[in-house]
Amino acid sequence: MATFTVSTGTINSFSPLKNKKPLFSLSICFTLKTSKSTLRGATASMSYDKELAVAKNAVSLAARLCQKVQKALLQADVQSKSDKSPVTVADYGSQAVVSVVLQKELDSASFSLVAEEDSGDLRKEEGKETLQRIMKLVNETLASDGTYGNAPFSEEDVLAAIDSGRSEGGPSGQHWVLDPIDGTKGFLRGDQYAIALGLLDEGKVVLGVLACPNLPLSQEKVGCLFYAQVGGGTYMQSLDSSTPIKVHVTDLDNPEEASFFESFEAAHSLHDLSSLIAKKLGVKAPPVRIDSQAKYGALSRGDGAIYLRFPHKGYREKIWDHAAGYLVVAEAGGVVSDAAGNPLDFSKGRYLDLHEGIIVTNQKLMPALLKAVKESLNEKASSL
Ligand SMILES: Nc1ncnc2c1ncn2[C@@H]1O[C@H](COP(=O)(O)O)[C@@H](OP(=O)(O)O)[C@H]1O
Ligand SMILES: [Mg+2]
Ligand SMILES: [Mg+2]
Ligand SMILES: [Mg+2]
Repeated sequence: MATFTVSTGTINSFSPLKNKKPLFSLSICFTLKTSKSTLRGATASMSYDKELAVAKNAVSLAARLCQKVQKALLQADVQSKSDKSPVTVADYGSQAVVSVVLQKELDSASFSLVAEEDSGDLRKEEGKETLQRIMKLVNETLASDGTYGNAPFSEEDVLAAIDSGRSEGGPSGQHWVLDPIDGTKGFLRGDQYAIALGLLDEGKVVLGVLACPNLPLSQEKVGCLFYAQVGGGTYMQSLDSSTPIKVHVTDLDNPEEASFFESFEAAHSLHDLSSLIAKKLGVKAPPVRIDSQAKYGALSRGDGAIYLRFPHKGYREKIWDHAAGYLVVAEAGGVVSDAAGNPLDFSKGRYLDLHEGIIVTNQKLMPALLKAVKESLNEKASSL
Protein backbone atom coordinates (compact mmCIF):
# COMPACT_ATOMS: atom_id res chain seq x y z
CA MET A 1 0.00 0.00 0.00
CA ALA A 2 1.43 3.38 -0.96
CA THR A 3 0.96 5.91 1.77
CA PHE A 4 2.15 9.46 1.22
CA THR A 5 2.39 12.04 3.91
CA VAL A 6 1.65 15.41 2.39
CA SER A 7 2.50 18.40 4.46
CA THR A 8 0.65 21.39 3.16
CA GLY A 9 2.56 23.72 5.43
CA THR A 10 0.76 26.76 6.67
CA ILE A 11 -2.65 27.30 5.20
CA ASN A 12 -4.76 30.33 5.60
CA SER A 13 -8.45 30.96 5.63
CA PHE A 14 -9.68 32.46 2.44
CA SER A 15 -11.43 35.81 2.60
CA PRO A 16 -12.76 36.67 -0.84
CA LEU A 17 -14.68 39.70 0.40
CA LYS A 18 -11.91 41.30 2.37
CA ASN A 19 -8.87 40.05 0.60
CA LYS A 20 -6.75 40.96 3.57
CA LYS A 21 -4.96 39.34 6.48
CA PRO A 22 -6.18 35.78 7.16
CA LEU A 23 -8.13 35.20 10.38
CA PHE A 24 -6.37 31.99 11.22
CA SER A 25 -3.41 30.12 10.07
CA LEU A 26 -3.00 26.50 10.84
CA SER A 27 -0.33 23.99 10.07
CA ILE A 28 -1.88 20.87 8.65
CA CYS A 29 -0.16 17.64 8.02
CA PHE A 30 -2.36 14.79 6.92
CA THR A 31 -1.85 11.41 5.42
CA LEU A 32 -3.18 10.80 1.95
CA LYS A 33 -3.76 7.15 1.20
CA THR A 34 -3.86 6.66 -2.51
CA SER A 35 -3.55 2.90 -2.58
CA LYS A 36 -5.86 0.96 -4.86
CA SER A 37 -7.65 -0.54 -1.89
CA THR A 38 -8.37 2.91 -0.45
CA LEU A 39 -9.81 4.17 -3.69
CA ARG A 40 -11.80 0.99 -4.13
CA GLY A 41 -13.31 1.69 -0.71
CA ALA A 42 -14.74 4.90 -2.11
CA THR A 43 -16.57 3.18 -4.89
CA ALA A 44 -17.42 -0.21 -3.39
CA SER A 45 -21.06 -1.09 -3.75
CA MET A 46 -22.70 -0.04 -0.50
CA SER A 47 -26.31 0.48 0.31
CA TYR A 48 -26.46 4.29 0.01
CA ASP A 49 -24.30 4.70 -3.12
CA LYS A 50 -27.04 6.26 -5.25
CA GLU A 51 -28.09 8.64 -2.47
CA LEU A 52 -24.46 9.60 -1.93
CA ALA A 53 -23.87 10.41 -5.60
CA VAL A 54 -27.03 12.56 -5.73
CA ALA A 55 -26.19 14.29 -2.43
CA LYS A 56 -22.67 15.17 -3.66
CA ASN A 57 -24.09 16.66 -6.84
CA ALA A 58 -26.80 18.58 -4.98
CA VAL A 59 -24.35 20.03 -2.46
CA SER A 60 -21.75 20.93 -5.11
CA LEU A 61 -24.39 22.81 -7.10
CA ALA A 62 -25.55 24.61 -3.96
CA ALA A 63 -21.91 25.53 -3.25
CA ARG A 64 -21.68 27.05 -6.74
CA LEU A 65 -24.69 29.24 -5.95
CA CYS A 66 -23.24 30.30 -2.58
CA GLN A 67 -19.84 31.16 -4.05
CA LYS A 68 -21.49 33.36 -6.65
CA VAL A 69 -23.43 35.26 -3.98
CA GLN A 70 -20.47 35.56 -1.62
CA LYS A 71 -18.40 37.12 -4.38
CA ALA A 72 -20.96 39.81 -5.06
CA LEU A 73 -22.75 40.12 -1.77
CA LEU A 74 -25.16 43.01 -1.63
CA GLN A 75 -26.55 44.35 1.61
CA ALA A 76 -30.02 43.96 0.08
CA ASP A 77 -29.43 40.19 -0.06
CA VAL A 78 -29.25 39.94 3.72
CA GLN A 79 -32.39 39.74 5.87
CA SER A 80 -32.96 39.23 9.59
CA LYS A 81 -35.04 36.24 10.72
CA SER A 82 -37.53 36.47 13.60
CA ASP A 83 -34.82 35.21 16.01
CA LYS A 84 -32.60 38.10 14.71
CA SER A 85 -30.14 35.69 13.05
CA PRO A 86 -29.07 36.59 9.50
CA VAL A 87 -30.31 34.83 6.37
CA THR A 88 -29.27 35.59 2.79
CA VAL A 89 -30.53 34.86 -0.71
CA ALA A 90 -27.83 32.19 -0.79
CA ASP A 91 -29.27 30.33 2.26
CA TYR A 92 -32.67 30.17 0.54
CA GLY A 93 -31.22 29.47 -2.91
CA SER A 94 -28.97 26.70 -1.63
CA GLN A 95 -31.92 25.05 0.16
CA ALA A 96 -34.05 25.23 -2.99
CA VAL A 97 -31.29 23.76 -5.21
CA VAL A 98 -30.57 20.83 -2.89
CA SER A 99 -34.27 20.12 -2.44
CA VAL A 100 -34.93 20.18 -6.21
CA VAL A 101 -31.98 17.91 -7.04
CA LEU A 102 -32.83 15.35 -4.34
CA GLN A 103 -36.48 15.21 -5.39
CA LYS A 104 -35.69 14.96 -9.10
CA GLU A 105 -33.16 12.17 -8.66
CA LEU A 106 -34.67 10.10 -5.85
CA ASP A 107 -38.02 8.59 -4.99
CA SER A 108 -40.10 11.70 -4.36
CA ALA A 109 -43.08 9.79 -2.91
CA SER A 110 -41.18 8.99 0.29
CA PHE A 111 -39.11 12.22 0.26
CA SER A 112 -38.61 13.88 3.63
CA LEU A 113 -36.33 16.86 4.27
CA VAL A 114 -35.54 18.53 7.59
CA ALA A 115 -33.98 21.86 6.67
CA GLU A 116 -33.25 25.14 8.39
CA GLU A 117 -35.05 27.72 6.24
CA ASP A 118 -38.72 28.24 5.40
CA SER A 119 -40.44 30.56 2.97
CA GLY A 120 -42.48 32.56 5.53
CA ASP A 121 -40.65 35.89 5.08
CA LEU A 122 -40.41 35.47 1.29
CA ARG A 123 -44.19 35.25 0.97
CA LYS A 124 -44.61 38.70 2.57
CA GLU A 125 -44.90 41.84 0.44
CA GLU A 126 -41.40 43.02 1.45
CA GLY A 127 -39.93 39.62 0.48
CA LYS A 128 -40.98 39.89 -3.19
CA GLU A 129 -37.74 41.37 -4.52
CA THR A 130 -35.65 38.90 -2.53
CA LEU A 131 -37.70 36.03 -3.95
CA GLN A 132 -37.03 37.29 -7.49
CA ARG A 133 -33.27 37.28 -6.78
CA ILE A 134 -33.46 33.76 -5.35
CA MET A 135 -35.47 32.47 -8.31
CA LYS A 136 -32.87 33.88 -10.73
CA LEU A 137 -30.00 32.35 -8.78
CA VAL A 138 -31.71 28.95 -8.55
CA ASN A 139 -32.45 28.88 -12.28
CA GLU A 140 -28.93 29.99 -13.23
CA THR A 141 -27.38 27.37 -10.95
CA LEU A 142 -29.57 24.51 -12.11
CA ALA A 143 -29.03 25.48 -15.76
CA SER A 144 -25.24 25.52 -15.22
CA ASP A 145 -25.39 21.79 -14.47
CA GLY A 146 -26.95 21.03 -17.84
CA THR A 147 -29.33 18.45 -16.32
CA TYR A 148 -32.04 20.55 -14.76
CA GLY A 149 -32.18 23.66 -16.92
CA ASN A 150 -34.95 22.80 -19.37
CA ALA A 151 -37.96 24.11 -17.47
CA PRO A 152 -37.23 27.23 -15.44
CA PHE A 153 -38.56 27.25 -11.89
CA SER A 154 -41.27 29.77 -11.07
CA GLU A 155 -41.47 31.74 -7.82
CA GLU A 156 -44.05 29.22 -6.57
CA ASP A 157 -41.75 26.28 -7.45
CA VAL A 158 -38.92 27.91 -5.51
CA LEU A 159 -41.15 28.57 -2.49
CA ALA A 160 -42.39 24.97 -2.59
CA ALA A 161 -38.84 23.61 -2.88
CA ILE A 162 -37.79 25.64 0.19
CA ASP A 163 -40.85 24.53 2.15
CA SER A 164 -40.29 20.87 1.43
CA GLY A 165 -37.75 21.17 4.25
CA ARG A 166 -40.44 21.36 6.93
CA SER A 167 -40.28 17.69 7.91
CA GLU A 168 -40.00 16.91 11.61
CA GLY A 169 -37.58 13.98 11.09
CA GLY A 170 -37.78 11.37 13.85
CA PRO A 171 -36.81 7.78 14.64
CA SER A 172 -38.36 5.92 11.70
CA GLY A 173 -37.89 6.02 7.94
CA GLN A 174 -35.43 8.12 5.95
CA HIS A 175 -35.03 11.87 6.34
CA TRP A 176 -32.57 14.19 4.63
CA VAL A 177 -31.14 16.82 6.96
CA LEU A 178 -29.93 20.07 5.41
CA ASP A 179 -28.21 23.23 6.56
CA PRO A 180 -28.13 25.18 3.26
CA ILE A 181 -25.51 27.56 4.66
CA ASP A 182 -24.06 26.70 8.01
CA GLY A 183 -22.14 29.63 9.41
CA THR A 184 -24.14 32.40 7.73
CA LYS A 185 -22.27 34.93 9.88
CA GLY A 186 -18.97 33.57 8.55
CA PHE A 187 -20.37 33.65 5.01
CA LEU A 188 -21.20 37.35 5.47
CA ARG A 189 -17.72 38.11 6.79
CA GLY A 190 -16.18 36.31 3.81
CA ASP A 191 -14.87 33.55 6.08
CA GLN A 192 -15.71 29.87 6.49
CA TYR A 193 -19.14 28.38 5.89
CA ALA A 194 -20.49 24.98 4.83
CA ILE A 195 -23.36 23.40 2.95
CA ALA A 196 -24.21 20.41 5.11
CA LEU A 197 -26.39 17.50 4.00
CA GLY A 198 -26.99 14.33 5.99
CA LEU A 199 -29.31 11.37 5.63
CA LEU A 200 -31.03 9.73 8.60
CA ASP A 201 -32.21 6.14 8.34
CA GLU A 202 -34.17 4.81 11.34
CA GLY A 203 -32.82 7.63 13.48
CA LYS A 204 -29.14 7.12 12.60
CA VAL A 205 -26.98 9.29 10.33
CA VAL A 206 -25.96 7.10 7.38
CA LEU A 207 -24.63 9.74 4.94
CA GLY A 208 -22.88 13.04 5.46
CA VAL A 209 -21.80 15.46 2.75
CA LEU A 210 -20.10 18.72 3.64
CA ALA A 211 -19.09 21.37 1.11
CA CYS A 212 -16.64 23.93 2.51
CA PRO A 213 -16.02 26.37 -0.36
CA ASN A 214 -13.47 28.49 1.54
CA LEU A 215 -11.49 25.74 3.24
CA PRO A 216 -8.07 25.16 1.67
CA LEU A 217 -7.69 21.77 0.01
CA SER A 218 -3.99 22.14 -0.57
CA GLN A 219 -1.48 24.95 -0.88
CA GLU A 220 -2.76 25.74 -4.37
CA LYS A 221 -6.44 25.00 -4.11
CA VAL A 222 -9.36 26.22 -2.01
CA GLY A 223 -12.70 24.43 -1.59
CA CYS A 224 -13.31 20.98 -0.10
CA LEU A 225 -16.08 18.42 -0.36
CA PHE A 226 -16.06 15.91 2.52
CA TYR A 227 -18.31 12.89 2.41
CA ALA A 228 -18.94 9.78 4.43
CA GLN A 229 -21.21 6.80 4.24
CA VAL A 230 -21.79 4.73 7.36
CA GLY A 231 -19.15 1.99 7.56
CA GLY A 232 -17.31 3.33 4.50
CA GLY A 233 -14.83 5.88 5.86
CA THR A 234 -14.51 9.59 5.10
CA TYR A 235 -13.26 11.05 1.83
CA MET A 236 -12.28 14.52 0.70
CA GLN A 237 -12.12 15.95 -2.80
CA SER A 238 -12.19 19.35 -4.44
CA LEU A 239 -15.54 20.94 -5.28
CA ASP A 240 -14.88 20.30 -8.96
CA SER A 241 -14.61 16.54 -8.47
CA SER A 242 -10.94 15.65 -8.21
CA THR A 243 -10.03 12.09 -7.17
CA PRO A 244 -11.17 11.57 -3.59
CA ILE A 245 -8.66 10.84 -0.87
CA LYS A 246 -9.39 9.02 2.36
CA VAL A 247 -8.94 11.15 5.47
CA HIS A 248 -8.40 10.33 9.14
CA VAL A 249 -8.52 12.22 12.38
CA THR A 250 -5.17 12.78 14.07
CA ASP A 251 -3.72 9.89 16.09
CA LEU A 252 -2.21 12.26 18.65
CA ASP A 253 -2.37 11.03 22.23
CA ASN A 254 -0.61 13.88 24.02
CA PRO A 255 -3.01 16.75 24.73
CA GLU A 256 -0.07 19.14 25.09
CA GLU A 257 0.48 18.83 21.34
CA ALA A 258 -3.21 19.18 20.48
CA SER A 259 -4.89 22.25 19.07
CA PHE A 260 -8.60 22.89 19.38
CA PHE A 261 -11.38 24.41 17.31
CA GLU A 262 -14.28 26.49 18.54
CA SER A 263 -16.87 28.86 17.05
CA PHE A 264 -15.62 32.17 15.77
CA GLU A 265 -18.72 33.74 17.32
CA ALA A 266 -18.49 34.12 21.10
CA ALA A 267 -22.30 34.24 21.15
CA HIS A 268 -22.40 30.63 19.87
CA SER A 269 -19.98 29.01 22.30
CA LEU A 270 -18.46 29.90 25.70
CA HIS A 271 -14.87 30.77 24.88
CA ASP A 272 -13.97 31.10 28.61
CA LEU A 273 -15.11 27.58 29.30
CA SER A 274 -13.16 26.09 26.38
CA SER A 275 -10.09 27.94 27.49
CA LEU A 276 -10.45 26.47 31.01
CA ILE A 277 -10.86 22.96 29.55
CA ALA A 278 -7.85 23.43 27.27
CA LYS A 279 -5.76 24.64 30.21
CA LYS A 280 -6.70 21.62 32.32
CA LEU A 281 -5.75 19.34 29.43
CA GLY A 282 -2.41 21.06 29.02
CA VAL A 283 -3.16 22.27 25.48
CA LYS A 284 -0.53 24.86 24.57
CA ALA A 285 -1.79 26.19 21.24
CA PRO A 286 -4.30 29.06 21.15
CA PRO A 287 -7.85 28.21 19.98
CA VAL A 288 -8.52 28.02 16.26
CA ARG A 289 -11.80 29.90 15.77
CA ILE A 290 -13.65 29.20 12.57
CA ASP A 291 -17.30 29.25 11.59
CA SER A 292 -19.57 26.37 10.68
CA GLN A 293 -19.18 22.62 10.26
CA ALA A 294 -15.93 23.33 8.43
CA LYS A 295 -14.59 22.57 11.94
CA TYR A 296 -15.80 18.96 11.61
CA GLY A 297 -14.27 18.72 8.12
CA ALA A 298 -10.92 20.13 9.24
CA LEU A 299 -10.85 17.83 12.27
CA SER A 300 -11.66 14.78 10.12
CA ARG A 301 -8.43 15.28 8.17
CA GLY A 302 -6.32 15.88 11.27
CA ASP A 303 -5.94 19.67 11.04
CA GLY A 304 -6.73 19.95 14.75
CA ALA A 305 -7.43 17.39 17.46
CA ILE A 306 -10.37 18.78 19.45
CA TYR A 307 -13.61 20.72 18.81
CA LEU A 308 -15.39 22.24 21.81
CA ARG A 309 -18.91 23.70 21.60
CA PHE A 310 -20.63 25.06 24.70
CA PRO A 311 -23.61 27.26 23.82
CA HIS A 312 -24.96 29.80 26.29
CA LYS A 313 -27.66 28.55 28.68
CA GLY A 314 -31.03 27.81 27.09
CA TYR A 315 -29.83 27.35 23.49
CA ARG A 316 -31.12 24.21 21.76
CA GLU A 317 -28.92 22.64 19.09
CA LYS A 318 -30.58 21.69 15.79
CA ILE A 319 -29.85 18.43 13.97
CA TRP A 320 -28.82 20.18 10.71
CA ASP A 321 -25.97 21.93 12.53
CA HIS A 322 -24.30 18.57 13.30
CA ALA A 323 -25.65 15.60 11.29
CA ALA A 324 -23.29 15.74 8.29
CA GLY A 325 -20.28 16.90 10.32
CA TYR A 326 -20.85 14.19 12.90
CA LEU A 327 -20.64 11.37 10.32
CA VAL A 328 -17.68 12.93 8.52
CA VAL A 329 -15.75 12.89 11.82
CA ALA A 330 -17.06 9.51 13.07
CA GLU A 331 -16.14 7.75 9.81
CA ALA A 332 -12.69 9.34 9.96
CA GLY A 333 -12.15 7.63 13.31
CA GLY A 334 -13.25 10.46 15.61
CA VAL A 335 -15.66 10.54 18.53
CA VAL A 336 -18.50 13.05 18.90
CA SER A 337 -20.45 13.24 22.16
CA ASP A 338 -22.22 15.59 24.51
CA ALA A 339 -20.36 16.95 27.51
CA ALA A 340 -21.27 13.89 29.58
CA GLY A 341 -19.91 11.47 26.96
CA ASN A 342 -23.31 10.42 25.58
CA PRO A 343 -23.52 9.86 21.82
CA LEU A 344 -25.62 12.41 19.90
CA ASP A 345 -29.19 11.26 19.24
CA PHE A 346 -30.51 12.47 15.88
CA SER A 347 -33.82 10.60 16.20
CA LYS A 348 -35.68 13.10 18.37
CA GLY A 349 -36.95 15.46 15.66
CA ARG A 350 -35.51 18.83 14.65
CA TYR A 351 -33.57 19.35 17.90
CA LEU A 352 -30.77 17.48 19.68
CA ASP A 353 -31.29 16.84 23.38
CA LEU A 354 -27.91 17.37 24.94
CA HIS A 355 -26.18 17.47 28.25
CA GLU A 356 -24.47 20.90 28.20
CA GLY A 357 -22.45 20.93 24.96
CA ILE A 358 -20.74 18.99 22.19
CA ILE A 359 -17.17 17.71 22.30
CA VAL A 360 -15.23 16.07 19.49
CA THR A 361 -11.83 14.43 19.39
CA ASN A 362 -10.09 11.13 18.63
CA GLN A 363 -10.49 7.94 20.69
CA LYS A 364 -7.16 8.31 22.49
CA LEU A 365 -7.78 11.84 23.75
CA MET A 366 -11.47 11.43 24.63
CA PRO A 367 -11.05 10.04 28.20
CA ALA A 368 -8.77 12.94 29.22
CA LEU A 369 -11.03 15.43 27.46
CA LEU A 370 -14.13 14.13 29.25
CA LYS A 371 -12.34 14.40 32.59
CA ALA A 372 -11.24 17.99 31.88
CA VAL A 373 -14.76 18.90 30.73
CA LYS A 374 -16.34 17.43 33.87
CA GLU A 375 -13.91 19.22 36.19
CA SER A 376 -14.34 22.52 34.34
CA LEU A 377 -18.14 22.32 34.40
CA ASN A 378 -18.05 21.57 38.15
CA GLU A 379 -15.71 24.51 38.73
CA LYS A 380 -17.93 26.80 36.72
CA ALA A 381 -21.06 25.63 38.60
CA SER A 382 -19.46 26.15 42.01
CA SER A 383 -18.27 29.65 41.11
CA LEU A 384 -21.83 30.82 40.32
N1 LIG B 1 -26.76 31.43 20.53
C1 LIG B 1 -26.30 30.40 19.85
N2 LIG B 1 -25.62 29.41 20.45
C2 LIG B 1 -25.15 28.37 19.75
N3 LIG B 1 -25.30 28.22 18.42
C3 LIG B 1 -25.97 29.18 17.78
C4 LIG B 1 -26.50 30.31 18.43
N4 LIG B 1 -27.10 31.08 17.51
C5 LIG B 1 -26.98 30.45 16.34
N5 LIG B 1 -26.30 29.30 16.50
C6 LIG B 1 -25.98 28.27 15.52
O1 LIG B 1 -24.61 28.27 15.23
C7 LIG B 1 -24.47 27.91 13.88
C8 LIG B 1 -23.14 28.30 13.35
O2 LIG B 1 -22.19 27.54 14.02
P1 LIG B 1 -20.74 28.09 14.33
O3 LIG B 1 -20.81 28.90 15.57
O4 LIG B 1 -20.00 26.79 14.54
O5 LIG B 1 -20.30 28.84 13.15
C9 LIG B 1 -25.61 28.63 13.23
O6 LIG B 1 -25.93 28.00 12.04
P2 LIG B 1 -26.44 28.90 10.78
O7 LIG B 1 -25.33 29.79 10.39
O8 LIG B 1 -26.75 27.81 9.83
O9 LIG B 1 -27.68 29.63 11.25
C10 LIG B 1 -26.73 28.51 14.25
O10 LIG B 1 -27.56 27.39 14.04
MG1 LIG C 1 -26.21 26.06 10.90
MG1 LIG D 1 -27.81 27.74 8.12
MG1 LIG E 1 -29.24 30.29 10.29
